[in-house]
Amino acid sequence: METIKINALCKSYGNAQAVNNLSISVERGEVFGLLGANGAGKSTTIECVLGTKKFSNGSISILGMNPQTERKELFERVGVQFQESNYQDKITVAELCEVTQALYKHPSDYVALLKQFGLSDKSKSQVNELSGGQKQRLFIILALIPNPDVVFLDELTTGLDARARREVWKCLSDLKKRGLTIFLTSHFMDEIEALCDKICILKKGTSIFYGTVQEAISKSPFQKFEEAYLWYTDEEECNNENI
Ligand SMILES: Nc1ncnc2c1ncn2[C@@H]1O[C@H](COP(=O)(O)OP(=O)(O)OP(=O)(O)O)[C@@H](O)[C@H]1O
Repeated sequence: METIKINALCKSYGNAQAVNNLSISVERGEVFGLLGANGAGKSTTIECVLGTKKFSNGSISILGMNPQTERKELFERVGVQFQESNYQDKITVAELCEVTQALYKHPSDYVALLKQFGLSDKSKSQVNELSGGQKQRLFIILALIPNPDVVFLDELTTGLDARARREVWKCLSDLKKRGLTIFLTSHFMDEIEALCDKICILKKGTSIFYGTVQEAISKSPFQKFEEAYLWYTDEEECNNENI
C-alpha cells in the first residue's frame, strides 16, 4: 500500500517556483530519501505533505488522507523531526518528552526510546545543556513519541559524530523492520546509501532522478554514489544529457 502519494505537485512563492511538477510514491515500510542542494525544494515538499503549506497544483495523499483537509487526523499518525525544535528555556529531557507525549492519544514509551537512543542518563538534564548530537537524537525521539506510521526526518544526522550516526542508522533500520515508513532528507550520501530504498534528487524544484541508489549509480558515469549525486546536481561543470 502506498503511504505517501504525491502527484504533479507545484508550489510557488510569489513568482518563484519552489516545487515543479513533482510526483513521488512511497510504500509502507520504505525508507525514502529526498535529496538536493540547499534551496532545491525539500522542506517545501515536506511541508506540503504535512499540510502545513498550501500548494497551488497537484495532489497529495498520505496514509489515505488529504493533508489539506485532514491535518488533525494526520497529526496523530505522523512524526516530524525538524532541525530546530521550540522548547522552554529550562525544560529537562524527561519533561519535554512528557509534554510531547501529552499531545497524542497513543504515545510510545519515551523511557524506552531514551534507552534505545542512548540518552537514558540525560533524562534529568536540561535540553539546553545537551551536546549538538544529543539534541539531535532527542529530536528524533520526539518524532517517534506519537508512535507514528510515518516519520519525517529533516537532515537526519547533521551534527552527530561517526559512531552516533551509525547508531541512529541501526535504530532506524529496526523501526523500518517493524513497518515504519521513513521519509528523510540528508546531505550525507553514505547515509542515503545505507538507509534508502528509493530516492528522488531535486534540482531547483524539479525531479532530476527518481529510483534506487543503484539505478542512480548505473545511469551515471561513476561507480560511487556521492560522485553520481554530484554529477546529477552539478549544472555548470558537467555535460549531463539527462538534465
Ligand atoms: N516562505 C518562503 N517564502 C519565499 N520563498 C521561500 C519560502 N520558503 C522557501 N522559499 C524558497 O523556496 C526554495 C526552496 O526552499 P526549501 O526550503 O524548500 O529548500 P530545501 O531544499 O529544503 O533547502 P535546505 O537544504 O537549505 O533546507 C528556495 O529558493 C527558498 O528560498
